[in-house]
Amino acid sequence: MQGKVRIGVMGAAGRMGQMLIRAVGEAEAATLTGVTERPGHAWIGRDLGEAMGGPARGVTVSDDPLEVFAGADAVIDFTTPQATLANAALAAQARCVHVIGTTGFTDKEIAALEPAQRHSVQVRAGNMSLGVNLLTLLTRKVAQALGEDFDIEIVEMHHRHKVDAPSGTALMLGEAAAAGRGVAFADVADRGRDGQTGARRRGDIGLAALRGGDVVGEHDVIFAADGERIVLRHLATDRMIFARGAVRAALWGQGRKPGAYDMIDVLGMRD
Ligand SMILES: NC(=O)C1=CN([C@@H]2O[C@H](COP(=O)(O)OP(=O)(O)OC[C@H]3O[C@@H](n4cnc5c(N)ncnc54)[C@H](OP(=O)(O)O)[C@@H]3O)[C@@H](O)[C@H]2O)C=CC1
Ligand SMILES: O=C(O)C1=N[C@H](C(=O)O)C[C@H](O)C1
Repeated sequence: MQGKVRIGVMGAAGRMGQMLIRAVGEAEAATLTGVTERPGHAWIGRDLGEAMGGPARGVTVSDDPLEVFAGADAVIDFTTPQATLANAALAAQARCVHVIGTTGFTDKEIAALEPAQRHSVQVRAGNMSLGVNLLTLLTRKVAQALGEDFDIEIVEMHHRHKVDAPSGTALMLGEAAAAGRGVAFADVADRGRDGQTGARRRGDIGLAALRGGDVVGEHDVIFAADGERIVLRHLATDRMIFARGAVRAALWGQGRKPGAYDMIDVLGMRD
């Protein structure tokens, strides 16, 4: 039998970092070989298991991402755009699969991720759950079928700690709706209304972000016409759906050609 896939996790103390550590532990084909946290974080230099309040695991929390990349076949990264950009270059250097769940990138930052894709398998998705990725396909099909008599609005709600808006998922859904209509999302996206906005422009795709409490992630894609409305909805109630998707991506990426991939590739749902 071949050895287990060695997986590193960036941002171990984060909401997703802790889920990812659990998900790697649950995956028979994977083993956790390294974790990082932000330089200066209280967990640096401590045993991961003890830092998490349990028994020792023999993995020390590092502030050196290169060390983790060097000892891993895949690294899963749900941190910040700045940290992920630096990590992409290290993934290329180490020829390591880089699974990126981080959201909140600017267009310029997304372009800056590209050079690394020549040397490493880079799987990036604003949402790694099966349900949301299926929802993007449904959104594209419904948008294609309905035409501009149906106004498209995307509403998302997340916990009070989320720092970026609209969510990465809302942007994925917006891209999918625009693709269904055969238009560029950037040309039709209306990313926030306030004050005297004027009437809604036909063909626009509106996005609205709500923040509060401990909401894991909720997304509605609303198709509103005169006299009727269709609502496609995804409700996430457990962050493990994202973590399990990320581990699946890390395993799927082994032996692939360097390049840019997303969860539609991983799930085999590309038509
Ligand atoms: N694609 C998907 O399916 C999903 C994506 N996300 C995205 O993942 C990201 C993280 O979300 P969440 O876990 O809730 O956020 P958290 O803030 O809880 O976690 C991020 C972690 O990364 C750490 N960190 C920051 N900088 C570095 C660094 N340079 N090196 C190592 N670690 C670092 C943070 O440390 P500190 O707090 O000390 O700064 C923190 O522990 C967000 O962009 C979010 O939108 C979330 C869920 C699902
Ligand atoms: O920050 C979060 O929590 C989440 N972020 C992702 C996003 O921006 O869409 C995915 C999920 O909705 C949770």
